[in-house]
Amino acid sequence: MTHAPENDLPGSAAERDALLGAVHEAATQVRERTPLVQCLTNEVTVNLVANVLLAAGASPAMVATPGEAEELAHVADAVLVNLGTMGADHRASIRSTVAAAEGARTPWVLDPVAVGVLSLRTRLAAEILVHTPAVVRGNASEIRALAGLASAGRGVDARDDVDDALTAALAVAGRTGAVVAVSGETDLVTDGVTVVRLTGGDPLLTLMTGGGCALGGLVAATTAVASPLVAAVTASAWFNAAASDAALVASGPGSFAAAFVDAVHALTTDTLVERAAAGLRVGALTATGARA
Ligand SMILES: Nc1ncnc2c1ncn2[C@@H]1O[C@H](COP(=O)(O)OP(=O)(O)O)[C@@H](O)[C@H]1O
Ligand SMILES: Cc1ncsc1CCOP(=O)(O)O
Ligand SMILES: [Mg+2]
Repeated sequence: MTHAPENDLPGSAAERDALLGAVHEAATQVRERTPLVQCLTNEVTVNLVANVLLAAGASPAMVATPGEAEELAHVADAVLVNLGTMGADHRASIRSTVAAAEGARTPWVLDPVAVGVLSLRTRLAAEILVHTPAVVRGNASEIRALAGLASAGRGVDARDDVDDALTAALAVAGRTGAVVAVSGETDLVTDGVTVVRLTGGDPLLTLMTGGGCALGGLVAATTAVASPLVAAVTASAWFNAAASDAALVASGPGSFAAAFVDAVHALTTDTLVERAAAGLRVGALTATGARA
């Protein structure tokens, strides 16, 4: 069954307003409650992920060593699991930490970097998905691969369109119970029924390594204070607004990365919601994907 975007039922204005109100509350709560976010992320982007979390108001802890990672999962407010680099220690920590997070009811987020391209991480992703992630956040190629659909992915970057990942996102949401967030020029977030699309941001985000990883970190931070759907939408809207602001002052990818962290920090919750409202569409799908 394919779900073309035109098969989304338009959500009501009240639903949209309620979601925007929840986004405002979620961003406020991230700043007020400083959630402790345990990150099992990759060796490439660890510093950016930590800096974006700090800039947003969260407290990152890059604790990924076997023997202590699972201990922190009981204390942390949320956990990020990123498959970007796959050393043996990282794999062992991921296994024990997602089980610990599930047992402790700590929400955890999976970023399935390059799943579908390499079999080791593809198998690990399938194995850990049974431990009830709150959100699965990836690009279109990764989400297609997670669902077992053909994917054009070759490395860590997407080579499929977000709209071509809607069927896959619904399948992964249905199988795991997680909210699925697909990033790209337009971001898509679904819990299997509601489908939210967000426009905005800037292509420079794709020239800064770790854009997706840091987005996963902010999704995780927000799951500590809001529902998984609201968390994914809030983080996406936060990224879109901050990227647009950073692009205004950046002269290229390097200065963009610094300006982006500054913009994540500078964005007020009121401005975040105003900007989200300009680029947010809420819809729902019928069981058949048909317009009612
Ligand atoms: N063409 C684009 N224009 C604007 N923003 C984009 C574009 N492509 C990706 N983004 C944004 O970049 C961030 C990272 O997404 P993406 O590049 O898809 O993840 P990944 O780095 O995991 O492949 C997201 O906030 C997404 O909205
Ligand atoms: C380049 C690279 N190689 C392995 S992980 C990684 C970072 C991927 O970051 P993102 O998915 O956020 O672009
Ligand atoms: Mg990625």
